[in-house]
Amino acid sequence: MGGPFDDLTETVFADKTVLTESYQPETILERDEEIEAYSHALQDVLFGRTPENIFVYGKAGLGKTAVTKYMLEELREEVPTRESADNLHTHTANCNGRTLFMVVRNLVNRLLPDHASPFPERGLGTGDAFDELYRQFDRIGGTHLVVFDEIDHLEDANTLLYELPRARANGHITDAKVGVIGISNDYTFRQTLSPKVKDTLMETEISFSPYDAAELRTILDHRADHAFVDGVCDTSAIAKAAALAAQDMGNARQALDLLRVGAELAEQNGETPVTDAHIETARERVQRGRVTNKIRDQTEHAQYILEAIANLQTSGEVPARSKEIQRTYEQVADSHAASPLSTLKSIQDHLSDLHMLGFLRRHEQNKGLSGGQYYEYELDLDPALVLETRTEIAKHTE
Ligand SMILES: Nc1ncnc2c1ncn2[C@@H]1O[C@H](COP(=O)(O)OP(=O)(O)OP(=O)(O)O)[C@@H](O)[C@H]1O
Repeated sequence: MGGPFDDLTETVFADKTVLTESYQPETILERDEEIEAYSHALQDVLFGRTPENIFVYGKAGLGKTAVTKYMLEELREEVPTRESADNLHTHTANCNGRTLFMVVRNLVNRLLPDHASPFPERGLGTGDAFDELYRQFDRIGGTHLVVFDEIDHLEDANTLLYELPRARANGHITDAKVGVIGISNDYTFRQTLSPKVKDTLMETEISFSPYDAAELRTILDHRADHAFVDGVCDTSAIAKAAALAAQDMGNARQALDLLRVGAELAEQNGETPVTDAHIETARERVQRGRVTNKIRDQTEHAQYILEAIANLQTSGEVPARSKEIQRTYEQVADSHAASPLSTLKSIQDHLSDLHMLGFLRRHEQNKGLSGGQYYEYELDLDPALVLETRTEIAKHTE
């Protein structure tokens, strides 16, 4: 009798990591203008001057993080060759799901000397964390570039972006020089910043636009060369992945996902080469994955509301009014041992956000003078997918 792996004799991948999210490309393709703008903005570092503050924006998967990492790496290599440059220290903080205190505290902990005890989680405030951060910058000296990724998720971005770039001018730092790089995929974030902050942060803005099919094709071709065993992937399959992603949002992550998942399907089915048909099938899987991630990005209570509507939908009780959704939501929150939001208004606010984000379909009901006007909601996606995702998340968090 054969073993379970007997049929799997061939692989299409020479190096699969090249197609995964964690892989940092050595070469950045099709972003020459952005790289040039970045180089200009960073050149002060090479002359020992205070770096400009940089704000990078553009939608998901357009290379903001990859280009930023690449630029910092290049800069770190260049600095030791320049006499005029101070020592360079780079730090990256992800702001998603964190408070300002957590972000600053985290930075402090990474800067503290090995033997020092970590900055306390409780008892001290954000101001204290900033003071400690400044002390550490000065203790270490040199130039510090701090990248704040997904900065639009930070509620107190104004405070951070007001404090840090001015720390030297305000006498909080004397020896070190600090530059801030903010990354955001929300264009409207800029409007939420106070005018005072805009003045400092907007020294350089670099905007990333969606890739077209030809650009995605260049990126994929290059990766495919390293990722696949020779000849196992049709060139038309690569073009297909590029074209599908370009039609959608011009997102390089999506293009890479389509190619990787398409190749996985071909491998699982023992069907080489990877063809257009594999990429087409991959599209469904990748889309499913995207929806799952979008659900994960929602706040805890927004997720309970989605779960509640999915339950109502499964038992045929949609479209539902906000009051009915609230009742089911309370049961859902209860089942996760969470205390539910108490007002109907807060549920309605969540519902309108979820509608705006494309999770819900909304129907306006007008019952004239007697019944009044109200909205009814149902999911605009498969309820089973919501429930599966929720079960998966709950497994890891409860
Ligand atoms: N120009 C490029 N050349 C090579 N690889 C690229 C390029 N642009 C993007 N990629 C790859 O595409 C994926 C997504 O890019 P990246 O994470 O930099 O996007 P992002 O704009 O930071 O998106 P998000 O806002 O979602 O974090 C990564 O795997 C990255 O390596």
